[in-house]
Amino acid sequence: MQTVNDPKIIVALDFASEASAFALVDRLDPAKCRLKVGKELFTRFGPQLVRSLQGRGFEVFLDLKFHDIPNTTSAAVAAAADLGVWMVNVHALGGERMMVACRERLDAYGADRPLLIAVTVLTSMGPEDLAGIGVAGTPEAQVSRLATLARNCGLDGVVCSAQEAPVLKAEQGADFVLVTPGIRPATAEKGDQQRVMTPSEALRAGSDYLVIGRPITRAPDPLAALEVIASEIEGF
Ligand SMILES: O=c1ccn([C@@H]2O[C@H](COP(=O)(O)O)[C@@H](O)[C@H]2O)c(=O)[nH]1
Repeated sequence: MQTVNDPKIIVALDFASEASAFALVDRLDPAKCRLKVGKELFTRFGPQLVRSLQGRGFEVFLDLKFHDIPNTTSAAVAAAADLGVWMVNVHALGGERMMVACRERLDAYGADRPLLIAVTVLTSMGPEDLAGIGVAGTPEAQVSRLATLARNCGLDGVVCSAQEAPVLKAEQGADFVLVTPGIRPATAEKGDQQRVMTPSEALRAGSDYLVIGRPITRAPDPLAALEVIASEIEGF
């Protein structure tokens, strides 16, 4: 759940080795950022890696984007809760029964349960990608539809791009948490991301948390890159 000290930056630890991950982590301050463990790191190093990060004082967003039948997915989010993560996510495309099953399973954990959020439309996808999977309309319309579904299922928020944040805050309310990857400082490469915004634009648009990977982790000096981003958003 949210703590009094509520850092806005979530560093995406997309690394192939524990040594590379900890070379960065051991220079970071848990008061200034949270950490995201995704599919690559978790598949290689598992729950023990998450425990090591927590042992260093970091809150962890377990970004495994569960997408399966209700029984399987709700058991997976319960496993994440047992691991003591701060936030866990599922795909909104898993549908209403799946999301309700996950939320109900986490309700049993009381106030200490992880935040449960739903992935709407991946930030790497544009209109043509949606058309390619048979979804008509704009990413914004699809994000909006899935966010409404997630909120009606009692989820805490969604993963979306910061471009959709103004509409979602207006439609879903200020307390619905918006977690936004696709964050790119003005000079950074977009890479495979399509729906991007700079850190300060994203917070101004209504993002609650900025997920930032390569602009930090692949920078020549990751700590310096993080400091530049932190000073860009100071005061938000
Ligand atoms: O829609 C989504 C959902 C998750 N991600 C994840 O965020 C980071 C972004 O990393 P960058 O290097 O800053 O692009 C990455 O771990 C993704 O798996 C996302 O990008 N978009």
